Amino acid sequence: MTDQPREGTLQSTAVLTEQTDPAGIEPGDGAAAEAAAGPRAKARTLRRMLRQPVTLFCLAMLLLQVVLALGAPLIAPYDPAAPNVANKLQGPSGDHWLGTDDLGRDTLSRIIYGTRTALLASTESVAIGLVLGVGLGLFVGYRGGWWDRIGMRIADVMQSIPALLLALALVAVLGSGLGNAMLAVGLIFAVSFMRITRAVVLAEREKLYVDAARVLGLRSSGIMLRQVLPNVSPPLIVQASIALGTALLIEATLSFLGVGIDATQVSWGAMLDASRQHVSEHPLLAILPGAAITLSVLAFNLLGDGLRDAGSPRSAPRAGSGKKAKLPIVSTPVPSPDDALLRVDGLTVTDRNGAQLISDVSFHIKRGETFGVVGESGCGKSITAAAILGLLPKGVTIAGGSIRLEDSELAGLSGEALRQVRGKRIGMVFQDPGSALSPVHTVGRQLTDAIRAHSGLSKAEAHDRAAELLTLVGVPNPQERLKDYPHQFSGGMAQRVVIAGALACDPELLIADEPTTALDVTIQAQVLDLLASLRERLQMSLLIITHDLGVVADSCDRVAVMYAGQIVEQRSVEDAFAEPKHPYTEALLAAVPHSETDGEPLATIPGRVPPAWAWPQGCRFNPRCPYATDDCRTGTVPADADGVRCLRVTELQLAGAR
Ligand SMILES: Nc1ncnc2c1ncn2[C@@H]1O[C@H](COP(=O)(O)OP(=O)(O)OP(=O)(O)O)[C@@H](O)[C@H]1O
Repeated sequence: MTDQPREGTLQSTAVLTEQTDPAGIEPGDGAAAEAAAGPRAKARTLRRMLRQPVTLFCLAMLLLQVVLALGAPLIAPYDPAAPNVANKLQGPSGDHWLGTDDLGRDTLSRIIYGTRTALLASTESVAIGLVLGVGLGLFVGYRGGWWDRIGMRIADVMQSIPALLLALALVAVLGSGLGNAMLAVGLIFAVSFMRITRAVVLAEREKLYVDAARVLGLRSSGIMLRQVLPNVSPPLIVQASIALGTALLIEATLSFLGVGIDATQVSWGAMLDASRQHVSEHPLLAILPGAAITLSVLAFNLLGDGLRDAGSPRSAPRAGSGKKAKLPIVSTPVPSPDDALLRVDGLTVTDRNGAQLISDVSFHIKRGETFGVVGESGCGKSITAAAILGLLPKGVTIAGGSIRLEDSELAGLSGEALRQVRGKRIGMVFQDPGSALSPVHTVGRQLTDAIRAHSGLSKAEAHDRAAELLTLVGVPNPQERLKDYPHQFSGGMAQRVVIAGALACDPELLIADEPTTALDVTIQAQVLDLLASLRERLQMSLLIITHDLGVVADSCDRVAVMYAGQIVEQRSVEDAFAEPKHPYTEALLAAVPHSETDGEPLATIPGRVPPAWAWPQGCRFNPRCPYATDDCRTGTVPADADGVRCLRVTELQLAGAR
C-alpha cells in the first residue's frame, strides 16, 4: 500500500445528493439538535456566566488585581520597602491615602505590591499542580491497570498530608523562601488535579471517538493530548480557580508566620503580622491586608463556584460485563480462496475469566466483496470486529486462531505494527457518528490529523485531501464544512464525515459496525447506498456488522449468521435468505416484519441470547430451537462446508424469507 490514493480514487463530485438546509440538517433528522459540545457549550456557559452578577463581580475584581500586580511599579505612589521613620504610623492623608506603617512605609503601595506577591505565589503553585497533576492523571487514567492503582495509592497518601504542613516541612528542609513553600503547595494541588484528570480520562477513553482515533492510527500520546485533554479543561478550570484562593491563603499564612517571603518582598500576610503591635491604635493596618486576603480568596472561590454552575456536566463511562466458564473450541477448517483479502480462521476470544466470547469463528472476505455479519445483540459481532482491528477491551484477549490480511498476520500484533494496519489498510465506521467524532475539534482538524498520521502530506495538502474526502462522501460545501464542529452536522451528515475519516488513508477493507442503526430510516438507505458506491469506486472490501437482515439483504454479497459467539451459517445472501439451513437463520427471517404480516403479531424468537459465561452445552441455540432433540443438547456441533452448525441440517426443510 502507498500513502497516496489509488488511481481514480478521489476525482469524484458528490456521490449522492441530499436535500439539506444550509447547516446540512436533513429533514426529520433530530440528531443535530443535541450534541451540546464544543463551541455551542462554551457559548452557553458564557451566557450563563453573564447572567451571574456575583461571578462577574469576582471576575472584575480579579482582573483588577492582575492589573495592580502587573502595573505595581507604575501605579504605587511610593517604594513599598522604603522606610521613612519620620512619617511612621500616620493615618490617611492627602500624601498617604491609606496611611503609613510602623516604619513609615506607604500602606497603599504595600497593598498594591502585596497583590503581586499573592498572585505570583498562587499562580506558581497552581501551575506546578496543573503541569504535574494533569500529566500524571492523563497517564494513569489512559494506561489504567497497575499504573493507575499505584498512582492512586500514592495520591491517597499525599492527600492525607495538609498542604500547610508539607510547605512548612519543605521550607525546613530546603530553607525559607516563598518558592520552596509554594512548590510544596503545588505538589499537594497536583494530587487533586491528577484525580480530576484521571476521572475524566477514564470516562472519555471508553468513548467511541477515542476508539475511532486509534483505528485511524493515531498514537496514544496524540490521542491523550489532542482528543482527551480538551475534555478535562472545564472541571480543571473550576478546580484551578478554587486552588488559587487556597494557595493565596497559604502564602498569607506562611508570610504571617515569617517563613514565606524574604525581607525585600511585600506580602499581605507579613503586613498583618507587623500590624499586631499597633492594632488597637491603628486598626487600619490590620484591616486593609486582612480585607485584601479575604476578598481575594472569596473572589477565587466564588468564581470557581460560578464557573461550575455555568458549565454543564459531561457524560459517564460505559459499563463492562462478562464472567467465566470454559467451553471447548471446535476447530473447523474453513475453505478460503486464495484471493481472499481477509481470512479469519478458528478465531477464539476469551475474557479475563476464560469465558469464550467468540469461539472458532472462521470466514473470509474477498476483494471488492461486501460481507455481512448478522445476529442478535450479544452474539459476538462487535468482539469479532474488535479482534480484527486489535481493539479488544481490557482483559479480553485472542485465545486462538488467526486473522490474516493478505499475507500479514494480525492476531497478536501490537504497537507500531498494528498502527500501520489500522487506518491504513483497514478503516472503521462506528455505529453512532455523534460519539465517533471528538466533540472538541473541527471536522477539518480531525480529518487532517487522520490523513497526516499515515502520510507525509503537509497541513495544506492534508486539508485539500480532507475536502476531497468530504466531496467523495457527498457532504456539500466541503471547504466550509471543514471548519464546523461535529455537533453542527446532522446524524446522516456526521456519519458521512465518519466514513470520510475511515477512508482517509485509502483502506483496503472497511469495517462498518451497525453503520445505520443510529440514523433515521430515510437516511439509513442513503448511507448504505453511499457505502456500496464507495466500495465500487475505491475497490474496497466491506465488512458490515448488523442486527438488521434488511441491511444485509440490501448491501451484502455473503453473510455469516452469528449466534452465541459462533457462526452458525455462512453463505451467499441469496441462498441463506431463500433457503436457510440453520433454525436460527429461519427464526431471524421470520422475525422480519413484512407487508403480508401487517396486522398479525410480529414473530419473535423465544428466550434470549445467554451471556458468554453461560453458553449452553451442545448446540448453543438448542434452548430456543423448536427442532432441538436430545442429541442437540450434548457434545459439540461442527460446522459443515456452508458453515452451518446444525446436527439436523440434512433433514430439516426450513422456511426462507417471505
Ligand atoms: N469488555 C467485555 N468484557 C467481557 N465480555 C464482553 C465484553 N464486551 C462484550 N462482552 C461479551 O461478549 C459477548 C459478545 O458481545 P458483542 O458485543 O460482541 O455482541 P454483539 O453481537 O456485537 O452485540 P451488540 O449488537 O449489542 O453490540 C457478549 O456475551 C458480551 O456480554
